[in-house]
Amino acid sequence: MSIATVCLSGTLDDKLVAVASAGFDGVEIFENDLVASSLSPKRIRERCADLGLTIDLYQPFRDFEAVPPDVLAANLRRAERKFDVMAELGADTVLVCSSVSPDAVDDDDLAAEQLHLLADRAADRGMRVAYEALAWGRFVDTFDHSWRIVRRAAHPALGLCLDSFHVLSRGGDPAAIRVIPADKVFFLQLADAPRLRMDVLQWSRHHRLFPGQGAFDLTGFVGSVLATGYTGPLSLEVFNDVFRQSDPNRTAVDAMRSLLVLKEKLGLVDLPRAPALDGYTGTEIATHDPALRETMTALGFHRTGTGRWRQGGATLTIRTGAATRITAVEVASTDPERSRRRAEALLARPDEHGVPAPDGTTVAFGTLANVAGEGLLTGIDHVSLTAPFDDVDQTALFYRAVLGLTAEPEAEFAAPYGLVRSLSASDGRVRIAHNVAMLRRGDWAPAVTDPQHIAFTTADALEAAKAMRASGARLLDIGDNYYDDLDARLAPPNLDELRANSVLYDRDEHGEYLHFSTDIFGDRVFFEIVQRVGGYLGYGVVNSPVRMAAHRRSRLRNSR
Ligand SMILES: O=C(O)c1ccc(O)c(O)c1
Ligand SMILES: [Mg+2]
Repeated sequence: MSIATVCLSGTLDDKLVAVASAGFDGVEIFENDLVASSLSPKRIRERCADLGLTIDLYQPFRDFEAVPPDVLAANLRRAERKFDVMAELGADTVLVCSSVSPDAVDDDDLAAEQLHLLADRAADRGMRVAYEALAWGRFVDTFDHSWRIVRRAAHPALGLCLDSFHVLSRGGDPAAIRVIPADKVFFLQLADAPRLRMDVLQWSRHHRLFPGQGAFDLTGFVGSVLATGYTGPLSLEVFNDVFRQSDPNRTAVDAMRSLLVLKEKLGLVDLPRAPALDGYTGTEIATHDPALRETMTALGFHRTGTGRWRQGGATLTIRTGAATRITAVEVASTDPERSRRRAEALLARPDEHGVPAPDGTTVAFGTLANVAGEGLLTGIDHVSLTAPFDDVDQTALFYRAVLGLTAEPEAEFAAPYGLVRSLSASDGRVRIAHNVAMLRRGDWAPAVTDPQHIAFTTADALEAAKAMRASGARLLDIGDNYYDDLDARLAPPNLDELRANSVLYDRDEHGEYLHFSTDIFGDRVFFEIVQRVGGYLGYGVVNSPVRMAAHRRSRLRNSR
C-alpha cells in the first residue's frame, strides 16, 4: 500500500511522517516535493527507511518521447541527472508521462525507439521506466496506445504505469488491461473522481478523490489489473485542492481507510465484516434549549430515566450542553464487539463512548432492546448530520465503511441561502444523511445554513401531525404555494389533508413519502416525522428548500 506525496499538504517531511503513521508501506516521491525539500536525496532515503517506508516510484518525468534528435539529446541528459537523484534515493522506477510538448511528433515508431533508448540507460543503472498515458497527452492519451508503444519498444526495463483516473475518465474499458502480461505492468496508481463534465486536465488536477469517494468503478479496474498477475504496489495518486491544504495526518488516515475498503472488496484483506444492523437503539442530543424538552412531551415521548426519552422503538437521550447538536448515534448491531473491531481496523479510535466520526458525532454500537410500544412514533428512520463542505467526502466514506452502508444517489438543491449538496447511505434499516452548504462566504446567510435533524417513523403522518399539533408541539407551517405546486406536479389524492396539516409529500416509482418538521431548537436541531408508504427510497429532498424557507420564517417569528 503506497501513496504519492502529491496527495498531501505540507513539507516533504510532514508528508512522510503522516504516510508512515497511517500505516502505508511506501511512497511515490513527487519531484516538486523533493526539489523544494532541504533534505538531500540521500537524507530522504534515510528518513524513509527510519519511518519504515520504501520509495516505490520517482515521478514525473515529462515530455521525453518522439522528438527531433537535438531535443532527444537534451532529454537523455535530463534523464541521466534524474537517474543520479534516484540512485541516491534508492528508487528504481521512474514514471514517464506521455508527452504534451509541442516538440513531439505523432510517430509511434519514433516514440518506441526513443523509449527503448531511455530504458537502456535506466537498465544500465538497474532501473526501470514506467510509461503512463496522460488523458491529455499530445498524441498518446489512452492506456491502449501507451501499451502499443511499450510492446513495440520491447525492452525489459520499459513497462506501463496504469492510472485509474486516466483510464476511467476517458471511458476506457479496463477489461482490455487483462491481456497485458504482468511483467509489463510496472506500476498501478489509483484515484477516484466525481462525474464532472469538464476539461480532463482540470478534472484530474483539482478533483480527484480517494477510491470509494467518487463515481469510478475502482474495484473493477483493480480487478482487471490484478488479473494480469500484477503484484506491485497499490498506490494512491490523488490531486485534490482540499487535500492539498488540509492536515496531512487526517488525509493520510482517510486515504488508508479508502484503500482498506477497496482491498476488502477485492478480497485482498480480511477486515472484521460489518455486522448486520437492526436499526437504531437511540440518538443523543446536547442542548441548552428548554423548548426542546418541552417538545418531546408534545411529540408523545415519555421519560424513562434521567435524560432518557422513549416512544415505541424511538429512544432519545437529551443531555445539557452549551450548544445544541446531535452528539451520538447509537445503532443496533447484531455483533457490537465486531462492529467496534471493524471500526478500529478502519483506523477509527473508539473510546468508552463509541467511535468518533470525522463530523464530530460519536457512533455507538448497542443491541436492540425489545421495545414494543404504544404511540404514534415507532422508531428512527434516519439521522441527518452536517459537515463542512470540504470534509463531506471523507465523512461519508467513514460512515459507509465503518457501518457497512451503501451510498445512495446524491442530490444538489438550491436552498434559500445557497446550494446544498445532500449525501446519504443506507442498508435499508440505518440511514445516515449529510447536508452541506456548498459555499460559506459572506455574512448574509444564517450561520447554520442547514441544521441537523432526527427523523422518526410513523405509520400515519397525518394522524401524527394532528395529534402533535393538538398537544402543542411547535410544528412547521407550510404555505399554500407549495400545495398548489404539489397539486400540479403529483396531484396526491389527499392534497387537502396534507395542506390542512402542513405535511410535505413526495413520490417515487416505489411508493410515497409524507413528512413534517418541528421548529429548530437551539439554532441547530429539529425533528422530522416521516411515513414511508410502499418502498419509497428517498428523503423528500425535493421539499427541502420549502422546509428551509419555512424554518427561516419560524425562526424570525420565534425571535420576535
Ligand atoms: O497532472 C499531471 O501532470 C500528472 C503527473 C503525474 C501523474 O502520474 C499523473 O497521473 C498526472
Ligand atoms: Mg498518474
